Amino acid sequence: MAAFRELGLAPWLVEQARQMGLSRPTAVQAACIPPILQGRDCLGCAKTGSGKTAAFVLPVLQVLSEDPYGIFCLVLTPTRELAYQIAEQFRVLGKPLGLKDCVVVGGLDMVVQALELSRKPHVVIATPGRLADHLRSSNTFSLKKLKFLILDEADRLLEQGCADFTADLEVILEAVPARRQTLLFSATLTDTLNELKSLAMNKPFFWEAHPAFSLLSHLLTRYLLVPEAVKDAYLVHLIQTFQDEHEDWSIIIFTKTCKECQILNMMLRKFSFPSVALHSMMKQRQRFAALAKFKSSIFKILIATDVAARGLDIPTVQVVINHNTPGLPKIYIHRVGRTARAGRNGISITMVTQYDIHLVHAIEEEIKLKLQEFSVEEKLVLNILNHVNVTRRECEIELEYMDFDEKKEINKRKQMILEGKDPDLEEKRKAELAKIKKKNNKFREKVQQTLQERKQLQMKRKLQKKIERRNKLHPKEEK
Ligand SMILES: Nc1ncnc2c1ncn2[C@@H]1O[C@H](COP(=O)(O)OP(=O)(O)OP(=O)(O)O)[C@@H](O)[C@H]1O
Repeated sequence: MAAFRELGLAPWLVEQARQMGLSRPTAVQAACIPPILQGRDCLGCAKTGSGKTAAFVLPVLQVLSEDPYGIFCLVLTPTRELAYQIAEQFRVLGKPLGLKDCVVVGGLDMVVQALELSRKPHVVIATPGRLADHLRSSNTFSLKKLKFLILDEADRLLEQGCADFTADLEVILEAVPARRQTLLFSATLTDTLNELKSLAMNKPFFWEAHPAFSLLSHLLTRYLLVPEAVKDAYLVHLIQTFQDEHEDWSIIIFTKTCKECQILNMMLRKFSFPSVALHSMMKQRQRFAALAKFKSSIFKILIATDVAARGLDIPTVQVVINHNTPGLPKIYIHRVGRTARAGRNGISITMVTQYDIHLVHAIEEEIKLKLQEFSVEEKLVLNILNHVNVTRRECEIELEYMDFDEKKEINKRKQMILEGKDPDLEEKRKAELAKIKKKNNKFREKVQQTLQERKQLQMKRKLQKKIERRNKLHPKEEK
């Protein structure tokens, strides 16, 4: 394969890449960098962990270095964590340029973001919802001179699901110039290919990894047939075994819902496993903190919903456990792709109940591979079954107590964000107001009390005087 410099990249960029440990281009980089440098739109479909990010970051930086201005490049991505990860690559590779970037994602202060945007950063990395909010509400920045529009995890951005980006994308596409270079990347592009082709205008270069290599060759894909009621005992057993057999280990467990994610995290902690949760019901700061703790190996287990299924690059992850069988093969591909990245080994174990067999068949058909059964010593699982189920029930009850308030609070926060308010600031303001109100009430009560006392005293005096007067008039009667 050609070296980076043979792809047309400048020596300073080749050196930056080398310092980051990228000495030879991966297939997707070798294929896509030259046409991007030639000014062509590009659709790149390559397996998870194959280096798609650098395939667009490197050529963008090269073109930017020739005529640097802001805002030069916009990268859209479906999740907030992914936005920060992409920004990090721009920052590291673009250091010699003095690159200015700006991350625009939900859950964080809009005013700070607006200020940063007005300073014309070279690159903006954003989730569509928050960027569209900025475009709707302010005119302090312009995307009209944009040279590159990049959609990372492009199929996810364009598909219509529970988090539908269509309306936000429309706003964004209105704000960017028609004459631009559009780059679209994902590990699973084919489903929405036609839509994607209409986005890329100037004869897009299309590159897809050979289908036979569409799933990582050094990834072991296993399944575990388990009845629903004993899933958690199997999970605890799997983690315990892994912990006992490996010194250096890290696992991502994917769950179907935020609630399941929360319960499993509480349960695993009761078994003293070092786990953290990541799901969309958490506050953004907690999400970042959880991910940072997992990345730095302080916590070895990340329990996450599909918010972490795409793009996250944590090279140390050796195992992915699917606590539920993904309903779509595409989701399976992204989830298991969190391990075995950049040539490393990894294993994925998917828990399958009797009701999920058809889902496994769909996955096998898509990845052109039969999942192998993962063997477990069932006696050992039986030994812990009762303990695990009781612990889980305890956690469910605990969560029921916490849940209502938490949900209410989150919904309130979401609403505030939609209204362009900062929930943390609002909370502070509310606390201050409550304090002042309490003080005022106390003062008012005191005033009332004093007035009452005075009134009583006046009445007493009046009465006293009345008695004295009567006594003077009828001294005998008094006797
Ligand atoms: N040329 C290269 N040589 C060695 N490592 C590389 C090279 N290019 C990228 N990598 C490394 O491979 C890992 C995966 O890269 P990246 O996150 O870009 O994958 P991806 O294709 O975007 O995956 P996903 O589809 O999961 O988002 C990163 O840790 C990155 O540093």
